[in-house]
Amino acid sequence: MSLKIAFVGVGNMASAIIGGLRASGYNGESIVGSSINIDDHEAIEQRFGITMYVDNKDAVAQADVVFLCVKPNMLQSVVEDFASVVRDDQLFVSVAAGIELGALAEWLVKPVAVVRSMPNTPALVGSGMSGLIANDKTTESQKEWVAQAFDSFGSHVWVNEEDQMHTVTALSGSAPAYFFRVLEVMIEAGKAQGLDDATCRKLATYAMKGAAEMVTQLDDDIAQLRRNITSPNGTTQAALETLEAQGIEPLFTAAIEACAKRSKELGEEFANK
Ligand SMILES: NC(=O)C1=CN([C@@H]2O[C@H](COP(=O)(O)OP(=O)(O)OC[C@H]3O[C@@H](n4cnc5c(N)ncnc54)[C@H](OP(=O)(O)O)[C@@H]3O)[C@@H](O)[C@H]2O)C=CC1
Ligand SMILES: O=C(O)[C@@H]1CCC=N1
Repeated sequence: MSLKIAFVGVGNMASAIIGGLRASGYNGESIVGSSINIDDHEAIEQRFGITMYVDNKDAVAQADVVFLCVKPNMLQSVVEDFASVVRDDQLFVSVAAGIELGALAEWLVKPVAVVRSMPNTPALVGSGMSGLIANDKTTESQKEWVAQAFDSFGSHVWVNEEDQMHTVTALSGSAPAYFFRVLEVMIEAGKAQGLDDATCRKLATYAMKGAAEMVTQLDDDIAQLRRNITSPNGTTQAALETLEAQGIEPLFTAAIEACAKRSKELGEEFANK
């Protein structure tokens, strides 16, 4: 029998996970969701074939596994509100940026299994990547379930130290947004040179997808893959020299540091608040 899964908060990230689970064969009848905005419920139910509730307690009470998918600043009040229906045998999986296992365990009151995750929205198309860390109440079989659930919409890595989740967020959770921004800029630059939007979108997107697939499918050194494209005094060299001169390395390093720092701040704001 498949486990019943509840999603508390069904926005962008929960939708990506539910979409990924459904596409990989999870039955809509085994998934429920809850969110305060009833206006969205019909659309969500039709999109995913799941049942939505207004009261989080109604979703949580019937679940074996509860995904916590509200914004970090709402999580404490949301969890404390449904804490009365939490059972010892439930597994909670948080996707909230920055929120630590210790804070979650305290808000849930009962000594339950909790996994903190940092997924990303490519889950929606089966290309998600997630960082995971579990508390000491989580059994090996619960960890295995979580790993295979996250693999159903992509892949996962376990980290050993909770602090490493900040880096996971910087390199993975938030990172699709950096690449969307790079694509937006490339497309605009292509349009400025006279190609239409659709053509620019196709060219730039396939370049990004192809580069990522080369790295994931081949075991080659990334710098070597770059050198393979870079003819001496050729077109690629001209572009790369410009990127270096304009500071691509300090730019991306600073962005990744800012992301990890913000993740850490969120954790500190909500730790045992
Ligand atoms: N988006 C991303 O790429 C990623 C997000 N995350 C994490 O996922 C979590 C959700 O982010 P995201 O999906 O982007 O945010 P969204 O705002 O898209 O989703 C949050 C959802 O929670 C609902 N909600 C608000 N209050 C309540 C409540 N009291 N009870 C139940 N549901 C409620 C919101 O409803 P309404 O819209 O009506 O207010 C909304 O549907 C965050 O903690 C974030 O850190 C993690 C990795 C990546
Ligand atoms: O921006 C955020 O806070 C969330 C967490 C990772 C991606 N989006």
